[in-house]
Amino acid sequence: MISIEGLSKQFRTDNKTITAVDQLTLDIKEGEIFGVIGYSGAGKSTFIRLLNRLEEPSGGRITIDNQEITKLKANQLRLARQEIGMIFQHFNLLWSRTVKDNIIFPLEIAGVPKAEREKRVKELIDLVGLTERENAYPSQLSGGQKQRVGIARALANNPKVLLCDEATSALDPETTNSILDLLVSINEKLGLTIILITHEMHVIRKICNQVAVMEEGKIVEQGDVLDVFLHPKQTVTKKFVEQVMGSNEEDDSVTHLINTYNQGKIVRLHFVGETTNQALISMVAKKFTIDINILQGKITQTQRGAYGNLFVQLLGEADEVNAATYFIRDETSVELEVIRDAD
Ligand SMILES: Nc1ncnc2c1ncn2[C@@H]1O[C@H](COP(=O)(O)OP(=O)(O)OP(=O)(O)O)[C@@H](O)[C@H]1O
Repeated sequence: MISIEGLSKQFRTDNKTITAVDQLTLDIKEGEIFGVIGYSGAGKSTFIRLLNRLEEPSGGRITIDNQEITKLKANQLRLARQEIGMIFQHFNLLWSRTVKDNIIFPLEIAGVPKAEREKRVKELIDLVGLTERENAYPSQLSGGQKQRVGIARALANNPKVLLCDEATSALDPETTNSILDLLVSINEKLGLTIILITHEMHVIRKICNQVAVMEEGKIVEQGDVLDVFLHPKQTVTKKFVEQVMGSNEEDDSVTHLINTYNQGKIVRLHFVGETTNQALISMVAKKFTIDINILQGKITQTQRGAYGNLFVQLLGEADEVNAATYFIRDETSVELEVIRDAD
């Protein structure tokens, strides 16, 4: 759906040139929720604004749905932008217009006939969950509701792509989650390709399929979200994964577990996605005559299933404990590591 080749942007100030985006090359597939994460100043905002030429590239090529955006003249670009919706951190609503009139605005600009506009705006208001708020003004809405207006407005002309510029950074955690849920449901319902930029790994974990990590204008690591969580390579990526999972200072606590729980077998269960439907612990407890004591762990959910570690103590006859261990290791997708064998 989107192909980016050698994209660059330099800003010239009085005495120096800043390279905000540096020879960036990236492909994004149709229907994907693609996250770009990076610290402040990495070039994320500049990057996303280049995609619809709110910022003019200094070099490189952007193709969206077989149309070379970087070649378009002003009037062609205006039409192409109808296919590329965008939402913003601070919503960018028209404060003197009601919810309904904010959402209708891009339809007016696109010259959509009145009857059709009215029908479309109603659909959009329902889609984003703002029914009965259509006559409110932005100042009368909560942050989450304002972003819902932003989303409805961005979707008005049935775009193929939605760009999200730190769309949840101004919202509290609960509202952030409800807006992220809305983005996932829109992605699923409409098959829309979504690109979002963020500095929060939680956002990536919750909704993205693919992630790219940006540093100094470049993509330094990229891949399937679960793979990046499991095997972060760059220091910057490891720090982002720690934002969600905590740091990997397990050694001390493992020694502590071994000393505290001196009976049975202690194992680490490593959940690596696609296991959400396996009620592993209860299944093993039913299947074998053992007790399972959960000692410590952290499991989080990604779009591809559960990810994380759980330390458990297996208590019972040695044969049963061993059989349970082999079962988990050989018959399930959960990885098992023996931390301390039974005496
Ligand atoms: N209009 C501009 N003029 C000059 N320099 C700019 C301009 N816009 C961005 N920059 C510089 O480009 C670099 C990348 O900025 P950008 O805003 O894209 O980063 P970011 O990752 O989005 O960070 P943040 O989340 O803080 O906005 C920074 O060094 C910034 O100072």
